[in-house]
Amino acid sequence: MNKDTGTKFSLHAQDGLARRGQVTTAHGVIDTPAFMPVGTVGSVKGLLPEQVAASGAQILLGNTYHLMLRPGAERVGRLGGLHRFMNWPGPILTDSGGFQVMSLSALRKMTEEGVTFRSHLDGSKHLLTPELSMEIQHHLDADITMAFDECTPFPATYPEAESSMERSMRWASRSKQAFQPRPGYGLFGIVQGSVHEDLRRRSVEALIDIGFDGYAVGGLAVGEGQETMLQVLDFTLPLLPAEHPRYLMGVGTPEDIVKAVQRGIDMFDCVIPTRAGRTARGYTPRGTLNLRNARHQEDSRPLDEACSCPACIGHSRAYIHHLFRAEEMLGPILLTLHNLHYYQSLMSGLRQAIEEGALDHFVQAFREQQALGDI
Ligand SMILES: Nc1nc2c(CCNCC3CCCC3)c3[nH]c(NCCc4ccccc4)nc3cc2c(=O)[nH]1
Ligand SMILES: [Zn+2]
Repeated sequence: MNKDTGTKFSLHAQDGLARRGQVTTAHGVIDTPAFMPVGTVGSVKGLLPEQVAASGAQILLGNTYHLMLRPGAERVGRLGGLHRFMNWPGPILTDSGGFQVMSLSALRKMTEEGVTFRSHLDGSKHLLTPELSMEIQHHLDADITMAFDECTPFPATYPEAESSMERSMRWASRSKQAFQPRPGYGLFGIVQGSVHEDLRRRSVEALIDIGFDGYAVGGLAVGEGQETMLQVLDFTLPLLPAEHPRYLMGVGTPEDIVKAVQRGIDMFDCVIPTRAGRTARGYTPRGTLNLRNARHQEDSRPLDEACSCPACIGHSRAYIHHLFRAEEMLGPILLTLHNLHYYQSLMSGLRQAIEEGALDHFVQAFREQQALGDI
């Protein structure tokens, strides 16, 4: 890989295994550790791009699977790419589609070539291969492209996990071959191997041999539980090159994120803050709230006294409770906005703590707050 193409990663500070850094892409810089809101089909549900930016997010996630089915990647490309299409000027990372095919589509069939499946929208037949996934992510103009992989289901027998990982590594090589290197545009590999240390090691070695701008840890947050996930991180992260970003896919709760940052993860994505916002679940430093619960109907306090988001500055728990009871659109909008602000303030606190060499204190205070529970 010649030096002037790809995304760049700079390390600014470390505290134990935790890292504070920056990823530089064609559409801007990402401060890490970073949380990336999910904008699956070209929108962070219910929010305007400027609202997402105001929450502190610098990078969004899009998705090959959804956008290839509707409106079609070539169409997005003809309309100027995903940044133009959704009016998001900052960096965009797109997942490669394999995970979503296996979790969303019907009648899918996996072969060495790739995955054939029927659209969950209209039943039309589609094929997704490493080469097609790279082409789609190129049309979308993603700053960070994910290699086409298979997320090994959990649980899996050792032979199943081994052959799945080996296929993903062959697909990683085909992804690299098909990816078009450009300055500011990166390709990330995805480590598989389920919960087995030797398979994870072989996967890391294969990816390093191919060479990527960043390394994602895949195949986790698939039902293995937090303890097992953290054990896999404990033996996988030390094998990854320190000079590239590490991205833990699909994670997670605030506690998951804190524990993974302590182990050396730089980037996260999860549907939790946005999905919870739509299901009346609010995140605060002292735990979560179910805003449909009648106990909020006379509570004039904001969701979180320390939060500066529009929901906390202008509204009460009673009002948000009312909006959900009345099925008003503004309910999910305000709560999604707040949850994203909370997640971004957690990331900002983690970045600052690592800079100050005070991560242990930050984690201690985080745990004490969570233990208080919400009054
Ligand atoms: N390529 C690839 N993607 C993975 C993903 C998708 C990450 N978000 C993609 C966005 C792009 C658009 C949509 C999402 C994962 N998500 C999860 N867990 C989510 C668990 C979860 C589910 C629901 C609620 C909360 C947590 N594990 C994942 C593993 C992999 C993986 O190995 N390979
Ligand atoms: Zn708020």
